[in-house]
Amino acid sequence: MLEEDMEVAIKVVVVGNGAVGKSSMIQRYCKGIFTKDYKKTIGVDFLERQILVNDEEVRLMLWDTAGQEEFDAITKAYYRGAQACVLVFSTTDRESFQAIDSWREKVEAEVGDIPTVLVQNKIDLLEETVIKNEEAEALAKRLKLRFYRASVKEDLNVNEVFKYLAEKYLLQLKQQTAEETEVVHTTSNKIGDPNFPGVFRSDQPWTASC
Ligand SMILES: Nc1nc2c(ncn2[C@@H]2O[C@H](COP(=O)(O)OP(=O)(O)OP(=O)(O)O)[C@@H](O)[C@H]2O)c(=O)[nH]1
Repeated sequence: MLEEDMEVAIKVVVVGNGAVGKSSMIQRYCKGIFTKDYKKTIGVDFLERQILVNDEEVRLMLWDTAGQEEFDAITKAYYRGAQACVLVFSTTDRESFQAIDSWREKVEAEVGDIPTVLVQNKIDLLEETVIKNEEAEALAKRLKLRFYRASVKEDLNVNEVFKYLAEKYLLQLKQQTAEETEVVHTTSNKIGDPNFPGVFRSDQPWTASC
């Protein structure tokens, strides 16, 4: 299959405390809707959306994990294979802000350092805020993460969050592919070098014309 024909699919996990707006964010992004009712996520759910990033088709699979600790055992298994992560806290919930470090650690423990973004949701409720701007910015700086203030309700900055992650992931993928190609070139150059003994397998006959 040609490289241009291959579709890139990215598994994105959206994590954070209960009621910060994870399910709403995924619904807004994939279905374009917002509902006021709060329905606690049990376990895990996922929705997907295709987007174009630099003319390349990318399929984002957004995994909605439960924010309640009681579901920890189920959700951890779903972090496996994640290629990008959204860490969410709410403007009106200080505990959700304080829990960000621990969410990051949980994801990192399962999948290592993947493209991640920090999101402060519900900025339409800024008059009720319990988090200072400087505090949120300092957290993003400390964790070395891109930071977005968003309102899923008002559809502010939701697309930007996922576009950024897709771009970051694709960039990383290209760098990896370039590095791998470089390794192949370096190795084949060495085989052509008469001073380099090379490694020859008996099951692969090698002739001067190869
Ligand atoms: N004002 C406001 N409310 C929001 C926003 N985003 C979500 N909500 C509301 O916040 C509540 C919780 O949203 P959910 O999306 O269910 O939260 P969750 O993080 O998925 O919660 P868990 O399933 O328990 O993990 C719902 O009543 C939403 O309507 C927002 O940007 N602004």
